[in-house]
Amino acid sequence: MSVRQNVVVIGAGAFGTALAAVMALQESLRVTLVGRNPILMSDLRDLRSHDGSLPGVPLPDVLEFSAEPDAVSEAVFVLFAMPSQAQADAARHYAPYLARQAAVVTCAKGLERTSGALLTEVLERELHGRPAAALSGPGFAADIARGLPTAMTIAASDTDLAETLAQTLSTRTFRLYASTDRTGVQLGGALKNVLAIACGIVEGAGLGESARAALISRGLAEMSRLVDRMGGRAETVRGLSGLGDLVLTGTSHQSRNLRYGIALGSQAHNGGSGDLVEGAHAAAVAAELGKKQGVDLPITNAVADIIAGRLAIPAAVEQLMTRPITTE
Ligand SMILES: NC(=O)C1=CN([C@@H]2O[C@H](COP(=O)(O)OP(=O)(O)OC[C@H]3O[C@@H](n4cnc5c(N)ncnc54)[C@H](OP(=O)(O)O)[C@@H]3O)[C@@H](O)[C@H]2O)C=CC1
Ligand SMILES: O=C(CO)COP(=O)(O)O
Repeated sequence: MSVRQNVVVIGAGAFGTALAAVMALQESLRVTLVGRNPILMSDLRDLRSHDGSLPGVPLPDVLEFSAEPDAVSEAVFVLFAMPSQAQADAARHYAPYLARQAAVVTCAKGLERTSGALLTEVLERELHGRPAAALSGPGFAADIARGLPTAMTIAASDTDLAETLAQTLSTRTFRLYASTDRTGVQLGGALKNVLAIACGIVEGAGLGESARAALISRGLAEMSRLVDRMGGRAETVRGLSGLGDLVLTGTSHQSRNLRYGIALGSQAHNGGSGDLVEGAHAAAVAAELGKKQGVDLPITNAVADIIAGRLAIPAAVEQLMTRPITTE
């Protein structure tokens, strides 16, 4: 029997559990889900389900669980699947246990609030320059964990590493495409959340499906401009991490960002559901980045202003519709 490669997924929320569950079914891999709550990890091991994050989805018998940080020490691939703002803390916590040759991957979609940094930059900063890859694209945790067909992009600056990650971590139901454009892939993931909130606002305020389609297209143009200015490739955001994810989360009520936007748009917002809404954090950071880089991001700016209570929705619509007429 060939030796299985060790994969550790850190972060026992919806996405981390889904990734670990689907990858565990790959015979060539030995997968451990590492969480910080020992009681939860022991329950997951005993019950083989995560009712808090993935209700009704059975977890494979071969999936291993641990609450011990040294469980990462034998891993060749380590996936960081906690929220964007927790990536730095997690990296610091697990750094002493990582094997020298381990490849690290951020699975979050966002930007660091305090610095505006991409999450690969955050991991590299906290892990003393160890090169980091990024996983992003359309895929709800529940779909991935149920074994429904899904495809995402995995980006590393080194072509060999990107291809190795895509080859190794893909499964029969979870297909990864390799990219070397970490900037494009990560900005696509972070900005689509902001634009999904905008789509939710459109839906909640009853502005119509035509407005949503316009927003998706102009939102994509906005992403392309920022990616281009930040040294990424504009065409990257026309792929899975960008257009693909924007179509998914800008239209599906499974999306927490969309639901948050609907609540804002229908003025039903009462301080939040407690769900993680990455776009609510990313909006202000991306707006700031746009200003700093001299890139026009009208939809992102409007979402940031609406969330901050500086702009009413009718005024935002007026502002977007009365911009100077230009070419597409
Ligand atoms: N859910 C989805 O469908 C998808 C999510 N993503 C992205 O994945 C990221 C995580 O989302 P999701 O899993 O849904 O979020 P959840 O809220 O479901 O889970 C977040 C998990 O992160 C853990 N966590 C928080 N801080 C730390 C830390 N410092 N160290 C270790 N673990 C920590 C939490 O642990 P605890 O319970 O102990 O607080 C929790 O288990 C987000 O950036 C999201 O955009 C990407 C694609 C799909
Ligand atoms: O990014 C996701 C699917 O690709 C999940 O979207 P939400 O965070 O909006 O639920």
